Amino acid sequence: MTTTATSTATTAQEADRAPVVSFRQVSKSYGAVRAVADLNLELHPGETVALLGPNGAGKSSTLDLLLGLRGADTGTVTLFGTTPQHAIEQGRVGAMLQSGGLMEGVKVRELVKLARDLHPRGYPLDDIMDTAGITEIADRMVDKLSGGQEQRVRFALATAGANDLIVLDEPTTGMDVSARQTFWGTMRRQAQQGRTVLFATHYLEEADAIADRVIVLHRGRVLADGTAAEIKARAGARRVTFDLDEPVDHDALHGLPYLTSLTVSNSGSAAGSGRTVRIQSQDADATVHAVYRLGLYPHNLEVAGLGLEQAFIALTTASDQSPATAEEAAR
Ligand SMILES: Nc1ncnc2c1ncn2[C@@H]1O[C@H](COP(=O)(O)OP(=O)(O)OP(=O)(O)O)[C@@H](O)[C@H]1O
Repeated sequence: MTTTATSTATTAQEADRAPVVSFRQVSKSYGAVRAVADLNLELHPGETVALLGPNGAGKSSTLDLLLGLRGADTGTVTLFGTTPQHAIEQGRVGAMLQSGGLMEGVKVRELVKLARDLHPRGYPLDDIMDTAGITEIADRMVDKLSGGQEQRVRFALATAGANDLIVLDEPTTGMDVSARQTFWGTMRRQAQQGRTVLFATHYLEEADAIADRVIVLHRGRVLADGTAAEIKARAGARRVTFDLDEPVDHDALHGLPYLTSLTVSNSGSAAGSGRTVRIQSQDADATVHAVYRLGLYPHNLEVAGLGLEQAFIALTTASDQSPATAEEAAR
């Protein structure tokens, strides 16, 4: 008896210490397409994590593997130290996915009630409806909703009970600006209560504003993993902007060292000949030094870090040009 009790307690402690999500050397192919490639990943309690990546990077496949909707070809996926199926049966996971239509022929309230009743730790129905902002459409038929309303209903289904992990695949697609703000406000509160939130998105500003950790996937691998600020810094490049009053020698500007992009536009100055030069450079100091060496007199010189969007493009482009080097740099 004592032995069993002790070992049960130990197992419970181990489960408590287990990462919320663990991918170990996970791969998944569809025929010749390798969607997820030797993926290693751990998520911890209370983290809000954005999964970014260009189209086809493997985001949805990763979420499908995480939720046990697809099996891995190799490697292991665990949630809370157990299988995805078991964690879901325990009501520890809520998910809002892109795919799969909502049940038809029922009213919004009926559908949410069903999800709540099925959840082992369901919340009061009115609270769920209110939090998701769907009280006003409670009596609408599910098949008569707009895209944004449908997303809110999906959100209600994902948060119908006390989950420890919430998984969202491009959750705000189709929502207007105010619905998005409400949605992320609710998600922040969920995270503050200690839940882990993982969301895939194409809106980089959302990742920047909401996530405390950003994982960039590319070709089924983790290309970068850190805070949004770390990802921006890792991309290396900086933005250099200045105005020139003198005529612009485009060839000379294109010859500047460490340049990754260059645009020249009218600066709108009174003289009419003024130009604004915008540069992305891997070494801003060297580039600016070379601008002076050309004999130019830049005004309004600004050097700034990249936004997350530009960092993301820089990282994935670098990886396409030199996969091994970019992945090395991401480690
Ligand atoms: N069921 C499937 N059968 C065949 N190929 C698939 C299937 N699902 C995904 N793929 C392929 O696997 C790769 C990864 O797709 P996945 O949907 O995981 O990427 P994603 O990052 O979510 O893309 P997006 O941003 O466009 O939604 C892509 O090349 C895709 O075409």
